[in-house]
Amino acid sequence: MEESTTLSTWEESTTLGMGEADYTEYTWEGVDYTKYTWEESTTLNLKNKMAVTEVSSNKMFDGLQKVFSHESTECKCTMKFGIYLPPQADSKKCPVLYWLSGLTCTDQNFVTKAGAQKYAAKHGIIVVAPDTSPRGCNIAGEDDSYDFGSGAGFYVNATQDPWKTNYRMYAYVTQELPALINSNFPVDVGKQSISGHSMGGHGALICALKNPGQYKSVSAFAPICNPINCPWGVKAFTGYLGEEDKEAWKEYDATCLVKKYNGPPLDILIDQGKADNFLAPGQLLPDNFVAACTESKTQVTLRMQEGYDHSYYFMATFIFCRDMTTVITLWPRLYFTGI
Ligand SMILES: N[C@@H](CCC(=O)N[C@@H](CS)C(=O)NCC(=O)O)C(=O)O
Repeated sequence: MEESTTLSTWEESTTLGMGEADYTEYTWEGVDYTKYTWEESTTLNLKNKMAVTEVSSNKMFDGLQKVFSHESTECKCTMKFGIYLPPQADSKKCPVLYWLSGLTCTDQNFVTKAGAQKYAAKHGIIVVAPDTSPRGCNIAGEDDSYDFGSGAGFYVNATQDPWKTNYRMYAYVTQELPALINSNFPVDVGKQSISGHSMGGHGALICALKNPGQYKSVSAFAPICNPINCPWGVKAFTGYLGEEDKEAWKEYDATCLVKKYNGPPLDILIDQGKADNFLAPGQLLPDNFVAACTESKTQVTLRMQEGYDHSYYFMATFIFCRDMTTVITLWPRLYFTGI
């Protein structure tokens, strides 16, 4: 994609919620990344038993695309993640982008289809792509449908039987996985960002909104913006969180969460294909999210991309202009304004 095309799309985009927000200085109170240095990481790994097993390693754009497995304490099963280590990671700590994938995906979809490694190599970014659910837990019904159970963890901590023991993807992606990554790889711990697609876009938004200051930027492709009001979300939240407690549902709904967000200013970027076949049936509801952002004076840019659908062809087209630079500049506008 030529830069000029990207910039003309940018000009057509809608930027909302430009007002100044009050905020206080936030530090993330989860895992204290800063106490770990890269030099200490091998010792830390052994001491904390945060062991990882290399599944594959392929040289790519002078860096390495690797897959690891590990025993997850949150999900109580073996989990896999992909990690791209750019060539710069040989000699220095690098920023990290977490990518959350959508329904039916594994750790492989983004790695093999999005074309992100070329840009990650150029700009020295580590990219981590976890799986989308626990697997092989022998839960009755876990493999029965594409939008619930395996491949559809929805980035929540389930409270309902039989899911609550394993289906803790929210804790996994916000705490366990970053701690594991930071203790094993040369990550610049102050520079982590998050993005994702569809169910993973929902995941990225809620992770950022629920953990002020933890991520330097958040963006999404075709995110499920208001899961409590769409069929995919209602099905998942009923199963994982129970039918009764709708307040618990709101704690995992970006449109609800942004209304009470009170952290450092966020500059949320969403790309949505106009030809996405999940848009019209009301699975994604980006307008609801934008309205909530406007209400809460949170800056969001929704770019409606003419002719693009829900697929990785769409995401590969825009992966650089969004994700790869947000980690570098820590503020996506810098790129879009041409700096
Ligand atoms: N299988 C479902 C849709 C599944 C789907 O579109 N999944 C998206 C995320 S929501 C995806 O990324 N699929 C994997 C891929 O395209 O590689 C259907 O046909 O209704």
